[in-house]
This record gives sequence, C-alpha cells and structure tokens, in this order.
Amino acid sequence: MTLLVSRTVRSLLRKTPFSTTGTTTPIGASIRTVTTLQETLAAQVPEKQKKMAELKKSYGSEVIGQVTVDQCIGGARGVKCMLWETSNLDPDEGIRFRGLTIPECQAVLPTYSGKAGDGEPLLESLFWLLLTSEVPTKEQADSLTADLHSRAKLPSHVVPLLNSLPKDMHPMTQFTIGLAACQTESVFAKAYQDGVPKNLYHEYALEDILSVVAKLPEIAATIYRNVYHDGVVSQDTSLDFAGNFCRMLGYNDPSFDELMRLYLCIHTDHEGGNASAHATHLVGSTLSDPFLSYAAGLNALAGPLHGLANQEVLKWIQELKDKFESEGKPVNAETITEFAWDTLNAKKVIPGYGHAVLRKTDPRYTCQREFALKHMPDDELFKVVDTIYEVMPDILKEHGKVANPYPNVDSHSGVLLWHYGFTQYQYYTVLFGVSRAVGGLSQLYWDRALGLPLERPKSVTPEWIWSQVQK
Ligand SMILES: CC(=O)SCCNC(=O)CCNC(=O)[C@H](O)C(C)(C)COP(=O)(O)OP(=O)(O)OC[C@H]1O[C@@H](n2cnc3c(N)ncnc32)[C@H](O)[C@@H]1OP(=O)(O)O
Ligand SMILES: O=C([O-])CC(=O)C(=O)O
Repeated sequence: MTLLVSRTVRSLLRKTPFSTTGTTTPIGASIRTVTTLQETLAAQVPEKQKKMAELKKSYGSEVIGQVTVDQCIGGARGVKCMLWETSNLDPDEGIRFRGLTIPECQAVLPTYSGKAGDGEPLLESLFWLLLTSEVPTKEQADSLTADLHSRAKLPSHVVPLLNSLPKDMHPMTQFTIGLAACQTESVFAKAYQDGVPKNLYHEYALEDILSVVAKLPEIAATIYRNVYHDGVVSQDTSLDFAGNFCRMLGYNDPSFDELMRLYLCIHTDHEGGNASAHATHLVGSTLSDPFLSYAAGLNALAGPLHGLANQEVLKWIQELKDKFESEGKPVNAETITEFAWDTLNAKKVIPGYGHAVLRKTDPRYTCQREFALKHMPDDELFKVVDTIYEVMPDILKEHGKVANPYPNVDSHSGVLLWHYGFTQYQYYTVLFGVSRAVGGLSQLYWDRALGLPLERPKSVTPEWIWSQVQK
C-alpha cells in the first residue's frame, strides 16, 4: 500500500491528459491517501493489452460459434460476436457484474454507512468494480464520489436549452438532447482533432466517461423539475451520487436514497448485447466520443421493448386498476388474468415479462421484491405486482409464444418509486438511463484501452440466404 500511495502521488504530478495549460495540477480532490481509479486502471491496461494480443495471436482463428438462418433473421439471439468485459448474463442465473451476482455485490461492496452489507451498495462502488474488476475500499468509493461531484457542473448553454424544451416532449428525448449538448466538453473529441496517438485514446475516453456519468444527474433532475415541478434543482454534495441525485430530484428521505442506490446499481449493466449497451459500443467504435456514444445508448433505451418497458408496466397497472375500479370489481388474480388475456388477444405484449436471454425470474426483479418486502410489505401496488407474478407465468405459458414467461427488471421498478410518491411514470426510463451509463461506459473505456476496432458485421441479402440453403 505504501508503495502504491507514493506511486499515486508521483503519478499525480505528471501532466494530466486534459490539461490545456501544461501545469502539474493533480487530477482530483481527496486522492492522495488512496490509490485512485485512474491509477488502478493505468496499472491494469498493459497486462490486459498483452493478454488480448496473445489471445488474438494464438487463438484468433478458433471457432466459437455458428450462425443459423433463424439467428440471422431473428435479431442475432445467442450469436457470440461481441467482447464484453464488465458483466455476463446467464439465462438461468441472471447477471454477474465482474463475476459477482447481485447478492454477492450487496454483501461485499461499500455502502453509504461504510460497512459492506449494511444497506445497498454505493453506485460508485459498483462503477469502480465494473471498471477495474476490483472491489473498492470505502475510501476509494468516496474518492470517486468526490471526483464525480467535481465534474457535475453542466456547460452554461445546457440548462437554458433544457428549459426551452416543450414540457410535453418525452423526458427521454429531452435527456438525449441534454447529453448530446454537453458534448462541447468532450476532451476525447478534442484530443482526436489534435492528433493524439491511438494508444492514448483510453485516457481521454476515461475523462469523458467520468464527466458523462457525473453530469447525467443534473440533466435528469432539470428535466424532472421542469416537467413536473418548479424547475429548481437543489444539491447536497456531502452525500453520495445517489443521495445527491435524490435531493436534486426533490426527495429527502433516507429510505428513498437506499432505493435509489439499489436502483442505480442493478440497472448499470446487462452484458453487451442489450440494445442500449450495444448501441453505445457500436457508436463508440466509430471513435465518436463517450457523450455521443451514450446519447445513442439512451435512444435505444427509450424503446418500449427495452428500457421504456418500466413506464409501460406502470401504465398497464394503472389501466388495469382504472378498468376494474370503474366496474366496481377488485384487482385480484381473476381480474388480472382477464386483463392479461385482453392484452394478449389485442396482440400487445405484457410489459415487464419475457426476455431475450433470461429464462428464469430476473434476479433484479427478485432483489427489488426483497426491498419491497422489507420497506413496504403492505403497499397496495406492491401487492398487485406480487399477484401479477403469481398468475402471469402460467398465462404466458398457456399463450404458448414466449420463450421466457417470467418477469424482468422493469416489472418491479416502477411500484417501488410509486410508493415514495414518485408517480410520474413517463419519466422512469430516465432513471434507468442515469444508471446504464455506468455499465455501457465502463466497457467503452476498455474498448478504447484494448484498441477494439470499428464494429461492422456482415449483412446478407435474402437471396444470398436462399442460395446457401438450396445448395
Ligand atoms: C431492461 C429490458 O430491456 S428487459 C425487457 C423489457 N421489455 C419488456 O418487458 C417488453 C415485453 N417483453 C417483450 O416484448 C419480449 O419478451 C422481449 C422484447 C423482452 C424479448 O423478445 P424476444 O427475445 O423476441 O422474446 P421471445 O423469443 O420470447 O418472443 C417470441 C414471441 O413471444 C412474444 N412475446 C415475448 N414476450 C412477450 C410478452 N411479454 N407479452 C406478449 N408476447 C410476448 C414476442 O413478441 C414474440 O412474438 P412473435 O413471434 O409474434 O414475434
Ligand atoms: O439484456 C437485455 O437484453 C435487456 C435487459 O434486461 C437490460 O438491458 O437490462
């Protein structure tokens, strides 16, 4: 540790990649006593680059899969064609972040109180884990909190731009506009224009990645306060990222802070193939900077088959309640079953159910259910969600089409927010978007550090497929 600390101090005295003055300003605050994120990563990069070169040189021509016509036409399900460092998704077990399941993360990652297991992990802890594959100390997580707070200020043109947007523009549209407008701050884009060599791209990418994650809460909170409240965003930077974000949104309840920590952690990453992560990775592979790359990710997240499903779930539940309450009927297993069949017979999807990879209940659903059992066991909407869970898998099995009849993350997140008075469900996907940046952009760092190339798979025409299958 002593050795590492002195190396940290030495490295702080080098010229930072984004310094325009050539001075020896240290990179952040409170980092002299801990090994910083930047240093941890800098120490890992050469070894990872070496391993990657070795993998390519020794095994580059090994076959790891094949592609069927179904997969080619059917959205590339199961095709192994993307490298993803930060997490892996097992169809039965669900997500592992750098090898750790959600309960394992909850057991080992630093929390707000400082004690692992005492409350939900800090988003900063998970960000550190995803980037470095190491569990940080509380001091390291705190140093990242300080670094993110120090980068949070938006460029002066962004809040006026957000204020000028129509209040009925969807919050996700406003969110991508706000983020794209922050791209004026990209040090990666500037470095590229200045001709920086490619072996240094990842250093500039990291600067942008931290800045994007840091700036998202204020963009998100400005939209929320503008659309639903008075437009005023307050802050409390003595808190962690999630706690401060709750204050910015206008919530001041330690239990809601804990929910936000859980929410932000579990939505970060879901391996690489999901649409928002994939879009970020794809756009980043053109050497578009992290601001623009993640704006692409947000646009993917805004689709109802992906992140927007969380708003659709709440809408579905409200419509269900309205229908049966107006008919003087209770919301129970029987009426939910009736409403589900109405939805399916109208050829619409049941939002929050099914998954492209998972084949069991999403562990992100399970941990949210556990949060509800602990914090709001008697909540009316939680009971509705629980009853939906009792009946829906059998309905979907009987329907006979879905590969996975079980709930995904979006099925539960909304009712937890609703319990705390956060009822503006059109906004819910923005919260998802604040979180997904952490996973998608952690990978983007490694994309640049490992020198991954432009992504450009081969497309084929239907005629070509016919010619192949009829050979
Ligand atoms: C964070 C996330 O992105 S999690 C996913 C959030 N999205 C949702 O909850 C929306 C509802 N779910 C769905 O639409 C799907 O399950 C998806 C998009 C998540 C996965 O899609 P796929 O991998 O194609 O699912 P699957 O192989 O099971 O689809 C087979 C058929 O079942 C249908 N199906 C799948 N899930 C559902 C559902 N929840 N309700 C009704 N039908 C469904 C599909 O539309 C498809 O129908 P088709 O043959 O007429 O085209
Ligand atoms: O993995 C997927 O395809 C969708 C999903 O659950 C996520 O992105 O969180």
